[in-house]
Amino acid sequence: MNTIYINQKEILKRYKDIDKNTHKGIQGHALFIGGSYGKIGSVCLSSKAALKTGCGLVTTFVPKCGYEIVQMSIPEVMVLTDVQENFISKIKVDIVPQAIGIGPGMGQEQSTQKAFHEFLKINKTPLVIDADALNILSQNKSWLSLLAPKTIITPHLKELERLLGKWSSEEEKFEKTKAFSKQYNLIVVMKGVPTHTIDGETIYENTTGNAALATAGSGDVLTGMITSLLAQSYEPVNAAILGVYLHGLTADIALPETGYQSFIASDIIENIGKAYLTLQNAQK
Ligand SMILES: NC(=O)C1=CN([C@@H]2O[C@H](COP(=O)(O)OP(=O)(O)OC[C@H]3O[C@@H](n4cnc5c(N)ncnc54)[C@H](O)[C@@H]3O)[C@@H](O)[C@H]2O)[C@@H](O)CC1
Ligand SMILES: Nc1ncnc2c1ncn2[C@@H]1O[C@H](COP(=O)(O)OP(=O)(O)O)[C@@H](O)[C@H]1O
Ligand SMILES: [Mg+2]
Repeated sequence: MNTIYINQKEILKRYKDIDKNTHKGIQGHALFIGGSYGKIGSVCLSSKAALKTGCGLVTTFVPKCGYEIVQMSIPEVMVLTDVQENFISKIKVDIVPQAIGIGPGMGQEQSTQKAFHEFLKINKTPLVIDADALNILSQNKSWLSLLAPKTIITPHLKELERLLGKWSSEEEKFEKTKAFSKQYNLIVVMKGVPTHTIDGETIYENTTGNAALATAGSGDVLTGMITSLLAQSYEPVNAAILGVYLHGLTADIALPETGYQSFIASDIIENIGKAYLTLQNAQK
């Protein structure tokens, strides 16, 4: 098996320092599409994580019920709303983002499924697909052929099983995922312990993170981080690898202060700065 272990040395080959003359207009604009009644928090976590990972602008598209929630919880984020109150029914945006993250908290209403299908037919922007958007794809596998090459998908093991069907050994899980990645030319972030990013025959095994990450919203934050890096012009595979590495590193940094149990998804976001500083100090 062609496995590359993603440690600090491998990350430093891929990490790019920020240009001191940059401005928010060229630092990348990320768009998030997701949320539904009772699950607006997920897309708030993705959006805030994206800003803290360094993209210049974030816009979030939510059903109407999410408008005040997003505006009040993250004033830095711009908000667009669907015509429906409680779920997404038609994805219409008048901005030009460099990357889109779709799925957290989105639900699987029939009209949300239709909206997602229409979106996939016309979308040309680099994409990260997570959570309910993956569940919708699992129910409509013919839509997978609409995905552009190197689209990133971020399933946890249950979501992966919904996409691929059951496996009977670890080896079969990897074989099926590699075949899937090759068939549709996708980058699969197979979230687990540890997380593996699969790009065709190549498997990147992450080396950061711990059980503190087993907490609600921790995947929503990862989607925000990877989408942010994609918006900042990282190649899709590097956005996935670096996002997963930094996400895990936040938990390693925070653990001595929070312990495993009290760490929550917002603590990942709080520690992204320290994770970046670790890389910058290692470069010196
Ligand atoms: N604050 C919020 O608004 C939150 C919203 N969320 C959203 O809630 C929706 C449902 O997401 P869920 O992931 O909870 O629902 P799923 O139904 O996809 O996953 C839950 C099921 O998968 C299993 N599972 C999860 N991770 C697994 C792993 N690594 N290995 C094996 N089995 C595993 C669980 O035991 C459970 O049976 C998504 O749209 C998600 O984005 C969650 O992210 C939690 C926080
Ligand atoms: N025991 C663990 N050790 C390391 N990482 C973990 C552990 N449990 C969960 N994670 C990580 O936390 C994230 C969970 O994602 P996900 O299940 O999508 O959460 P949610 O949908 O609640 O946001 C993944 O990145 C996964 O790799
Ligand atoms: Mg998730």
